[in-house]
Amino acid sequence: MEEPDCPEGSVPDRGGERRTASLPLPAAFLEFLSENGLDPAVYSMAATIPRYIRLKPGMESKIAEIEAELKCALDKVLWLPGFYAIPPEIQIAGSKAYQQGKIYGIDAASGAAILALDVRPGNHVLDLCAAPGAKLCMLADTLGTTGSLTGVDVAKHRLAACRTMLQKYSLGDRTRLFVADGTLFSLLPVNSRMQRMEGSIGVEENGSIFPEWTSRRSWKDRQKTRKANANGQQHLLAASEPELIYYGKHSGLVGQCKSDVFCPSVDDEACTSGYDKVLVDAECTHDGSIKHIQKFEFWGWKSLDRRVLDAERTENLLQLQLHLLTNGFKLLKTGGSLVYSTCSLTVAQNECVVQQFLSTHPSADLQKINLADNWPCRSGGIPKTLRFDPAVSQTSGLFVAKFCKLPT
Ligand SMILES: C[S@@+](CC[C@H](N)C(=O)[O-])C[C@H]1O[C@@H](n2cnc3c(N)ncnc32)[C@H](O)[C@@H]1O
Repeated sequence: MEEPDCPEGSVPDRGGERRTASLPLPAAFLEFLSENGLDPAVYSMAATIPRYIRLKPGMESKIAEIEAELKCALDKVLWLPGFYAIPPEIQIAGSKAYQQGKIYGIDAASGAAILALDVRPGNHVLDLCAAPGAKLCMLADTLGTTGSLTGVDVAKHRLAACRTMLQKYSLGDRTRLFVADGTLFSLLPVNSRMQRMEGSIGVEENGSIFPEWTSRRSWKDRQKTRKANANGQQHLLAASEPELIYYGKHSGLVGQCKSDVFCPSVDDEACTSGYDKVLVDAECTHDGSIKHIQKFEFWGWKSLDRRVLDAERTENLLQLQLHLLTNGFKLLKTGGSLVYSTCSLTVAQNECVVQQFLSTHPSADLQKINLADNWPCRSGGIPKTLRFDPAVSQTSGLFVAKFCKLPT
């Protein structure tokens, strides 16, 4: 395999080839781009890269109506079913089509990452960094009326936004959402596990059984939240035990014993009863998301330093990405597929993470994404990996790698 030039900590400077972007990018960010060999000119494209929407399946007959409401043409993305490009200045959040759940705002590159996962009806799917949930919704739509979807995120308030989205688009039926650290999460898909535990369903002696979902919380839960709020910890990251904040009617939980559902997987159990498909859309510096970087004009460039560039955070981020990928792979069934993606354009957060992961996981087989032959992306630094470069793809920046789990 051709090896990418992986930095230890940072990538060599390309030598001051800085162009002025139309955004007043702060010196520290320009430095970050330079250290990672990235061209700041890409951030001047925010005004020309389209915004993308995805039509909820079955809404094709409403296109003319949606065009009239948004006052723009929906330009079909030929390489990505169900996706349409609209001018970047069009805001969809205030539209009825959006509020009524006929359209989603999701970048085309994100849509491609989901297609790469090749979700099939009946699959048990895990989204290990699910919030705020655009990809989760597309996964739920793709799954249809069989299988299950498990969404995990470490940030409770962000995962709560996923729950709102799922409910808005009526996609929560087969989904369960856990606030948990994705590097430690170890719960297997419930349907898959229960099939092997036939006879034990609903016969808990000391514990309790999941009733149908209700947003009303127990007294114990409310006490916990009250305590966290009092300590100013309402956005506290996940504790060691996963917290279930939503489950759908057909997620497989209703009628199951709580202790069975919260039973962590042991040894190689996931190889036979794990997830068929895993998405690790890892936390990253978001530098490839032009529209995200643009928002710092309003949030203040100072917070960019804190949220994106802090050296210690970046170093920890590389470890976090590797650990998320490693744990996602651990929870995958033999023969299953995993997609690792980030919206960073740096080599360190993409090819280097993939290379380090492959070097310690002989059962991980990096796969060619066949559909990508028609996509406006290029090969990443490691053959078979993909890079969406905003300048070429006219999408947000995204790195995508797909792995299959081989038998050991
Ligand atoms: C790039 S965003 C994911 C975007 C999401 N897939 C979507 O399409 O909307 C990364 C997410 O990872 C979450 N995250 C960060 N550290 C995590 C961890 N240790 N375990 C699980 N999630 C984590 C963040 O809270 C954030 O919501």
